[in-house]
Amino acid sequence: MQRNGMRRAHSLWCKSLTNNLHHHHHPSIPVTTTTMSSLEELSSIDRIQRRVTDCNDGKSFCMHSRKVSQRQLLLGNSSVSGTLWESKHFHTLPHSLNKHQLLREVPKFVKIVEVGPRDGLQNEKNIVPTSVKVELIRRLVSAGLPVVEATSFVSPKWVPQLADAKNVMDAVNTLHGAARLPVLTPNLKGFEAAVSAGAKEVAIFASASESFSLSNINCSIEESLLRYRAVSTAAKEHSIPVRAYVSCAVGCPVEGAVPPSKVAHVVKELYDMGCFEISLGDTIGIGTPGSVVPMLEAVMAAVPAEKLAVHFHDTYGQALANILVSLQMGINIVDSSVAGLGGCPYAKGASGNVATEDVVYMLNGLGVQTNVDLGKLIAAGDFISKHLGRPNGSKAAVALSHQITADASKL
Ligand SMILES: CC(C)(COP(=O)([O-])OP(=O)([O-])OC[C@H]1O[C@@H](n2cnc3c(N)ncnc32)[C@H](O)[C@@H]1OP(=O)([O-])[O-])[C@@H](O)C(=O)NCCC(=O)NCCSC(=O)C[C@@](C)(O)CC(=O)[O-]
Repeated sequence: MQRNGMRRAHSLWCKSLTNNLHHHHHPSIPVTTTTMSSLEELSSIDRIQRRVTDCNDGKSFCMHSRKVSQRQLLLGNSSVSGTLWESKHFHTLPHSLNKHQLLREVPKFVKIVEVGPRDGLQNEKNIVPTSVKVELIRRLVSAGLPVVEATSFVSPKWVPQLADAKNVMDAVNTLHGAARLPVLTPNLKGFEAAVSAGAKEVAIFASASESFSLSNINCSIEESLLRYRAVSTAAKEHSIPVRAYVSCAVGCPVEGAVPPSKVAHVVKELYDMGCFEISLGDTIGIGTPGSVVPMLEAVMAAVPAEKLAVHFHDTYGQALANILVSLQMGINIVDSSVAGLGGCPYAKGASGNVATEDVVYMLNGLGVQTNVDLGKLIAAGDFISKHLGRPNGSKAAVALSHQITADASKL
């Protein structure tokens, strides 16, 4: 069954390379051949979506929706954005897109695991005050993200930026909301510190590359698996769920290409020790769909797709393409980082994770539900970018913010 599903997904993906997308567009929606400015494109979004829906089942979207201004729409004010992205009308989008063979395999709901406060900040040279980290987490939770990785209980000598892990946990443990706030633990020492700080979920992180394992956690892959077995046994005793990462799932900064069979081996070990979810990390963002598909095929032959997440860094601008092909192959959990923050201190040249705003924007366009309020998410990304003194790394956030400013100036 699993293999058949994979083969189907793979053949669909292969077709996607050879088919011209224009053959799949709705006949009544003209394919634009002239280049639109991003602002024009943005102001066309809801027009196009309304037309897609209109064409889909003969019911006019406008008939059902309250009249909303472009500004409200883009801000994602929850009551307003709910009208477009989350209400019952929202379900017309997947239905219409279902007609398109290439998009049929995309799941209806994707769980986004926000890693900004941990993966995003761990590489920052200047220490971010604990209060800023806590405010970032608070904003991300209130944007509706179901999982926000809060911090790491690692050696402060190795990652000085996250030396305040206990203080962060003390503050976020009082946050109300449904979000889970896992933390990274590299060994029993970290696990015990995390539990006494009130963590209710932890994540362990192995590598598919020996060199990266040594540089990141100072031990071989096999040694790390021994450590992680001890962590998972202790976690079982405390009834704490354990997530796992496999870094360098596509390539390693030292060893180059990593064979898919090696990735599958490490994933299977982590699965067998009871990890409830295993995230496949393209740590240096080197993958393309051409290398991600064979890797996923090998891993999905060892572990069910529903146990897997994808974690793409965007060094070469391939992350969204890699996410899309992963969704088409049956993955429905995606890691990302608000404002595209990120980079691993032990992976030279690795840039930020794919921006959460860009992922949500793409998923909204595909009619995939995430329960994330894009407006609040953009505000969270702007908040941390401002603090770090750099532009927001999300293209969707920048484009939508420009649109909002332009709209507001006309009021
Ligand atoms: C694993 C170690 C600790 C080994 O580091 P080590 O130096 O081999 O450890 P050790 O056992 O010899 O201990 C050395 C010192 O660290 C202390 N120590 C030992 N453990 C802890 C702990 N848990 N918390 C706090 N302190 C700890 C220990 O007590 C001792 O203190 P000292 O006696 O010198 O004062 C170290 O290498 C480490 O902390 N590495 C973490 C590096 C890291 O966080 N990297 C980034 C995360 S991974 C990643 O980004 C990839 C991912 C997940 O995002 C996916 C992807 O993008 O692909």
